[in-house]
Amino acid sequence: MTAPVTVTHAAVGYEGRAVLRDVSLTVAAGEVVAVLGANGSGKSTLIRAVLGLVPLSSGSVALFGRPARRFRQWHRIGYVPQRLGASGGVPATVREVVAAGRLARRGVLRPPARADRTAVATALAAVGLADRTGDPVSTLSGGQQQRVLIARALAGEPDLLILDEPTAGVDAASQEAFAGALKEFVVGGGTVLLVAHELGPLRSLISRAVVVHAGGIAHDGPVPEPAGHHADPDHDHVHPHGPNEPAGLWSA
Ligand SMILES: Nc1ncnc2c1ncn2[C@@H]1O[C@H](COP(=O)(O)OP(=O)(O)OP(=O)(O)O)[C@@H](O)[C@H]1O
Repeated sequence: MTAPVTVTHAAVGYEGRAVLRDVSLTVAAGEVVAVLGANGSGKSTLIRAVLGLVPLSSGSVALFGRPARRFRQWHRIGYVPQRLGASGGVPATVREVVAAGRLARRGVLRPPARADRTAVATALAAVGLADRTGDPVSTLSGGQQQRVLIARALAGEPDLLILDEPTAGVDAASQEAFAGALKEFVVGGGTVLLVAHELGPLRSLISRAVVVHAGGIAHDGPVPEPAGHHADPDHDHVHPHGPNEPAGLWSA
């Protein structure tokens, strides 16, 4: 089967400053790939480059076998950005936000309204928020809001989910709910590319870990064991990392 994501010798920078120098990465169908690395190493930049949200200065990206530039099947990809941010007083209900995840499908396939309603209900049940559908999103906790975003991505019935730190700062119940939803998605044949600092309950679902370091991929294989003080739950993940640090680079 065609790989959902193929990145070949990609370089990406901002304002002339290189962040990724030479990154190659393939995510095969059915894999759950975690992108790990220190703060500022370029994890988000890598997934933004995959989605075409930042331009490559060299190299290429292919999505489902098509050069990203010519890729049109965006309904096949669900993306959850790092944060919803302040809800800005928008009085949208949980159901409305999740229903927005159907828009790309509607444009392409025009499924009947009943299919939309079923997909929204299924996605909300998957993240454990079936009882909150009519509530304004602003009344939910940060972790629950993050779950709403994941449900929005799932409602589009994508083949590939791309998630940027889906569980950062999220309460334990939401992390468990998220892990359950992700497992269901993968069992159903989905592929996942996610950025994470802490894998927590996701750990057992990850089939491969990729560590971004110094503009390249420093590790591509099994999930590295947390090393030394990084394993300490109180480790705050904000200190800078030196270039000589061992590739327990699990760090951040
Ligand atoms: N839009 C932007 N313009 C300029 N510089 C940027 C931009 N976005 C990111 N950067 C810089 O690029 C580098 C990589 O950032 P990126 O967000 O990809 O790292 P990250 O590994 O995802 O970090 P974190 O773990 O903190 O989320 C950082 O030095 C960051 O300051």
